[in-house]
Amino acid sequence: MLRCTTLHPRALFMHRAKLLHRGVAQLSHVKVPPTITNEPVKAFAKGDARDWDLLRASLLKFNNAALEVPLVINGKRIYAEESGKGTRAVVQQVNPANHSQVLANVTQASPEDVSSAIAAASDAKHAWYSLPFYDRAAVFLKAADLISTKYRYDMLAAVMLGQGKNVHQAEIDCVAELADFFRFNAKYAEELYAQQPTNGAPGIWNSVEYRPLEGFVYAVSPFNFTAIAANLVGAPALMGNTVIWKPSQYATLSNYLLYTVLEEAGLPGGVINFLPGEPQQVTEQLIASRNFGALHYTGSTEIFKQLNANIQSNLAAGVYRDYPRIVGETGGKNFHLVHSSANIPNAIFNTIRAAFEYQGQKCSALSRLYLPQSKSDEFLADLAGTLAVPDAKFTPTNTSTSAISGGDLHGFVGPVIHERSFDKLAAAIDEAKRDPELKIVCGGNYDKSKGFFVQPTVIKTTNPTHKFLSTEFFGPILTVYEYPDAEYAQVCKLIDETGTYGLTGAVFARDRAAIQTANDALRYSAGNFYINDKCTAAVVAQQWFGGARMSGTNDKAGSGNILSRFVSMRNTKENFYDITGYKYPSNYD
Ligand SMILES: NC(=O)c1ccc[n+]([C@@H]2O[C@H](COP(=O)([O-])OP(=O)(O)OC[C@H]3O[C@@H](n4cnc5c(N)ncnc54)[C@H](O)[C@@H]3O)[C@@H](O)[C@H]2O)c1
Ligand SMILES: N[C@@H](CCC=O)C(=O)O
Repeated sequence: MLRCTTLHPRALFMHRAKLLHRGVAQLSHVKVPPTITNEPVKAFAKGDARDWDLLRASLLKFNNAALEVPLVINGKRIYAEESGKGTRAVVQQVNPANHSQVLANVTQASPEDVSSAIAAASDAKHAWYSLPFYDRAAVFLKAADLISTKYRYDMLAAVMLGQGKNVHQAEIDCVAELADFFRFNAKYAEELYAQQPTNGAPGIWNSVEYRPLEGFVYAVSPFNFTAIAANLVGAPALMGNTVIWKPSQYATLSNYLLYTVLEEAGLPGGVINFLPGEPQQVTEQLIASRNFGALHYTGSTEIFKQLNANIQSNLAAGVYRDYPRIVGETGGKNFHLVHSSANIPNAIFNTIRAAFEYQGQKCSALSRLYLPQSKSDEFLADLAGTLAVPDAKFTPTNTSTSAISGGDLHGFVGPVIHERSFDKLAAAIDEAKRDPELKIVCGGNYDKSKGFFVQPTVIKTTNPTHKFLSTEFFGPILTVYEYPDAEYAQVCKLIDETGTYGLTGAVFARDRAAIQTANDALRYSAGNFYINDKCTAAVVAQQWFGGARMSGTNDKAGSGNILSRFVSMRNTKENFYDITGYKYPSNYD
C-alpha cells in the first residue's frame, strides 16, 4: 500500500488515481481497524463542567452570526450572489425555539447547478471507485473521529440550535449514531467484499466484484436526524458511488458542517455534491437524468410514494440506462402495548421517553398506546403526574432549547421543527378538544409567539379505529386506547390492522405467554420490535433499523444489508486450461 500523507487531500486523490491508471501494486490485504465499536454517549451530567463549557462556547459561536451556506459542486463552493450561472434564491434556516433568530442563509440550486452536479458526479466517479477500499474507508473513519473529537461540540450546537434538540438528543444523533454509521459501514463493506463464490472447478478461478452503480445516487435527507443524513450519503459513497445530496432546509446548518468535516477527512470534490434547493424542482430534474442510478431517501411516506411513481413513470418512458434502485425509510405510527402483567412504572417511563423525547419527532416515536382497563386509570394518573413536574411542564420560556442563548439547557422537551408542523399539531389538539370520541388526559397547550412549542399531550379515545390511532402527527401527541384485559389477543390483531405503517412497536409484560402472543401477532406490524423497552433509540449495529409496509423498503440502516443496495455485482471467471477442440465427448462420429 502506497502512503503519501504530505499532499493536500485533493492532490493526494489525483496522485493515487494516476498511480492506479499506471497499475500501482497492491501489496497487502488491509483490514479495517479491529477497534470498531459503538461511540460512547457523553452524559452531560451536572458535574461534567468541561463538556458544558465546551458546548456553551460552540453555542455562542453559532448564536453570534448567521452562517452563509453555499452549494458545493465538484468541491467548489457556490454562493447565491455569484453571477454567470442563472439566478439563485436564498432560504433561511431559523432557530425553532426562537424563530426570529436566523442561523443560516442557504443558497438554493438553480437548474444550471443541478446539471453541473450531475456532470460533477459523473466526472468524479472513476477516480473515486478506482481508489483502494482502504482509501475510501479512511475518509469516513477519519470523519467519524473528527466528529467525536474536534467537532463534537460544534456539531452538538448546530443540531441543538437548528433542529431543536436538547444535548442528550443531539449526542445520540449527530455524534454517536453518526460516528457509528461511518465506522460500522466500513466494517460491513469489508465483510461484503470478502463474500466470494464458494464453489469452483479445477483450473477455474471465479471472483465477484462489487461494482458501484453505474449512475449517480440521489440522497434526500430529513430534518430530524443528522446521522441519517450522514448514512444516506455515506453508505453509497463508501461503496464507490458518487452522490448528489439534497439536505432538508431545516437541517442545513448541521448538514453543511458534516460536509466540511468529510472534506477535512479527505473526501475528494465531486464525490458528494451538496445541493440545497427547492425540493420538487431539484428532484424532478435529477430523476429525469439518464444517469440517475438510485434514490436513497428518508422522509415522509407521501413524498416517497410520489417519488416512486415519478421514477416508475420515467422508467416506463425509457429515460434510464438501468433500473434505478429505490431505498426509502418513511413514516410510522408506532405502538406500545401494555399487558396487565407489566411492570407499570417501567412502562410509564419508557412511554414518556418514547412519545415525548425530541418532541415526538422521531420516525420511531411512540404515538399510540394500548392499555389494559384494569391498569389504565393508575397508568394515566401516574403518567400525567410525572409530566406535570416542572422539568417536563409546558412553559415555553424555560424549556430546554427555547432559552438556549439565555443558558437553560437542561430541560426535557423543546420546540417542534417549523411553523407548518406547529400548525398541524395545534389543529389536531383543537380537534381533540371538540371530538366527543376524544378526551385530553394531560397537555393540550401550544404557543408559537417565540418558538414552536407544543406541550406533550395525551389523548384518550373510546373508538379503537379512530384516525388519531392511525395518523402520523410527528409531534408530541400520544393517543391511548383502553382494552378489556380479557381481549388481549384481539387487541394485538387490532394493532396489526390499524393503519398502514409497520415501523416500530413494543410490548410490556412479565407473562411470557403474553409476550409470545404479541410477538407472533405483531410480526409484520413493526420492523423493530421491542420487549419491555421503548420503541425508539435503535443503535447502529445493535438494532438494525427500518420498517416495512408504508414505512419503507426496510433495507435496515445500521446493518450490512443496506450496502448491498448500492452495488451491482460482476462475476469474473478465469480459465487456466486451454482447450484443443470444440467438440464434447458426446459429439462422436
Ligand atoms: N423510517 C425512518 O428511518 C425515518 C427516519 C427519519 C424520519 N422519517 C420520516 O420523515 C418524516 C419527517 O421528516 P421531514 O419532515 O424532513 O420529512 P419531509 O418528507 O418533509 O422531507 C424529507 C425530505 O424530502 C424533501 N422533499 C420535500 N418535498 C419533496 C418533493 N416534493 N420532492 C422531493 N423531495 C421532497 C425534503 O426537502 C427533505 O429533504 C416523518 O414522516 C418521519 O417518520 C423516517
Ligand atoms: N435510531 C433512531 C432513528 C429515529 C428516526 O427518526 C431511533 O430508533 O429512534
